[in-house]
Amino acid sequence: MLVSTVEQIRQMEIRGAGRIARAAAGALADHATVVQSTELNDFVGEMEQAANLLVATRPTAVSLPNAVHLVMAGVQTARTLEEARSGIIASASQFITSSEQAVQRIASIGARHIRDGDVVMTHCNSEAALACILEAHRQGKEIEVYATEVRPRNQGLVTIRTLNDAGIRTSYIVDSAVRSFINEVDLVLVGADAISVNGAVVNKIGTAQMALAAHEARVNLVVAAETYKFAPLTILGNLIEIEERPAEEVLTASIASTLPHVRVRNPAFDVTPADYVDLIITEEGAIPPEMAYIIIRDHLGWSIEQFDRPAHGADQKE
Ligand SMILES: O=C(COP(=O)(O)O)[C@H](O)[C@H](O)COP(=O)(O)O
Repeated sequence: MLVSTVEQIRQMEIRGAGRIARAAAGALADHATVVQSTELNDFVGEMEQAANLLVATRPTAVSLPNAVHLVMAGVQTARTLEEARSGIIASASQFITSSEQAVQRIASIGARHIRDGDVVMTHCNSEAALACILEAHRQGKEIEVYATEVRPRNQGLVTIRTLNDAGIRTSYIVDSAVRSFINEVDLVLVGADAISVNGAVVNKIGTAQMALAAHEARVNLVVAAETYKFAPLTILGNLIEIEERPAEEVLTASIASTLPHVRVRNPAFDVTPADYVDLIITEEGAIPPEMAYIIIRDHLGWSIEQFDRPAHGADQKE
């Protein structure tokens, strides 16, 4: 299960920050049950190796290291192998349950920000953002959605299937049509892979230009994100790594081989500055992006005091 989960996350068969986090927690619990070690130290070493393997699968979604950190938290202080094993299994199950509950809570808070008659634009395939839309629809609000294609991996197809199955009227548009349709939209609602201490939101490539178009058209941009999408190490000035994916996702190798002077760039995510974010809906409530530090301190348990070096340059620049 560990190896297959690692491979599925790498190949994007498991994707989306929340699902990646839950899959990693599940894989750690499963690994804890199958590891053969008889000594506590060996067990801890094996589990740490598994944790590192999972964290290395995709670099941007901070939900992944946050979930692994939470699941592994008790392992260093466990006095026996059995205590370490059962601690990991219990923490993983707790994380998975609370993550599912967080999405439900976000849905009910997020639905309040969608009015009857609203046209909502979304990008990529976010479980948290879609949960808000589905909940508003379930409450009987007449809503319509614009969903983007999301080149090059076309996650928009997953989104439109979900919306269609729910019976929500949806327009499917190419990514470059966002500005053309933004004036027909009342609200932009997206998910997040990571949120930095200064409230900048990292999400699927194209989110930042959607935010720019929304800002220009005076359309609110709302982000739906569980608290474990906030990035604690940005307190120290660490930047969130933007994953750059293989060129073949954009241009087939046979075409690329005829274009020796062309280089393909394929970043999977981009950074939307806090200035373009109106609200972040977490399971703890809807907050302005400026409150990101409070979430990191109060809900993830990381604070600046625990580091000996002062933070410097904590901005996530574009
Ligand atoms: O950018 C993506 C997915 O990127 P990819 O397809 O490359 O993983 C999603 O918007 C966020 O992960 C939030 O999703 P969720 O709300 O489901 O966590």
